[in-house]
Amino acid sequence: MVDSVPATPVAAAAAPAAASQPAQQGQRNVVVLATGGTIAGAGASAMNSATYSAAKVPVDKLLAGLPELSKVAQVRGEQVFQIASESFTNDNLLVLAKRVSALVKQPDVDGVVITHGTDTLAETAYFLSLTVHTNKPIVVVGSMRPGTALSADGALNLVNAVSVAASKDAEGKGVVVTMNDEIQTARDVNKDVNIKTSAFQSQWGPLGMVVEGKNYWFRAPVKRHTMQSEFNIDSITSLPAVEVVYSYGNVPRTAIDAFVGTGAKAIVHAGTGNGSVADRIVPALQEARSKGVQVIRSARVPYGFVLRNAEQPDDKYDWVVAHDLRPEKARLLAALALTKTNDPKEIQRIFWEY
Ligand SMILES: NC(=O)C[C@H](N)C(=O)O
Repeated sequence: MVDSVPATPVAAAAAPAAASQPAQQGQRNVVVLATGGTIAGAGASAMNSATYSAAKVPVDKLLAGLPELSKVAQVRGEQVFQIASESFTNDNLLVLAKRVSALVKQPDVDGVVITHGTDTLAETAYFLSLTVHTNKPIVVVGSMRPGTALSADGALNLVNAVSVAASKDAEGKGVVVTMNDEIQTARDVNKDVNIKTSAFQSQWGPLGMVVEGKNYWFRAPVKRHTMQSEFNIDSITSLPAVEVVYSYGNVPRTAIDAFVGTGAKAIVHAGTGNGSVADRIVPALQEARSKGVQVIRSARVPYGFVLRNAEQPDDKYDWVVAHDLRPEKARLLAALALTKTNDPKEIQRIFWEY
């Protein structure tokens, strides 16, 4: 099954420019693309930090409520979607990435910020880092509490995002996420904690911090992204179906067979431990592979990584390992890889490099 993109979705979804703030000389231009999430959420009372409706506040209101932004950059907003991020689809990813790609080609745009729900924020950020060709900063940001809650985190997260997007020193660093004062690389960051504002973590550490409008960098990404990527959103119109099968004690083969039956082109196995596979599941994955379905072995364990030919003979079975990518990010990379090749050796090369 293939998800396809409607012809001109962004134009239809885009809102007029947000209430803009007075330009200051020499300021950089940042476009905020709003997609919804808790950062645009509203609760019934200030006590509601976890019980609220996501995706309520339009981007112009979000920006108008933050006069501090005018000190950081010349900012305008577009409403691309107004959804909670758990409901993001492949179509949403393609529409958003195409809009980002078009914006970064404009000489009057220095950086792009995407406001996003936190649940799948890391997936979208990784997808953008794999598919948008630019050196300009792209920053994805969300919040853990709605703006109506006590100690809401969205305002500072968003000011930090715009500040990083407007920074010359953020150029060439790929897509980053600014949450909780940290600057994280899209590839490595994940939502590892719920409820708390320290939700976004990376096992390899943040790239740096943003404090009072200044960036402090400590490392740079080494995996291929943006300008070095072999994938380009401008030439991608659909994503092949790649599905994730979660493993646990007593797991049956039902989900694997069902996904093969619905036409999955690859199955990401979220295995136990070091990506181990239950003996009763191995034949189902072998059968899937014999029908041309790619098998990507990842782990449900959040940290560490999956070694090739450890736990399972990947060379013999013609399987791919997901390296340190979480299953949901492996899904995206596998889908992009499949737009180029059906050779598991090539797909494995891609998993090592991105
Ligand atoms: N904090 C959040 O943004 C969670 C929300 N469910 C979302 O992802 O849209």
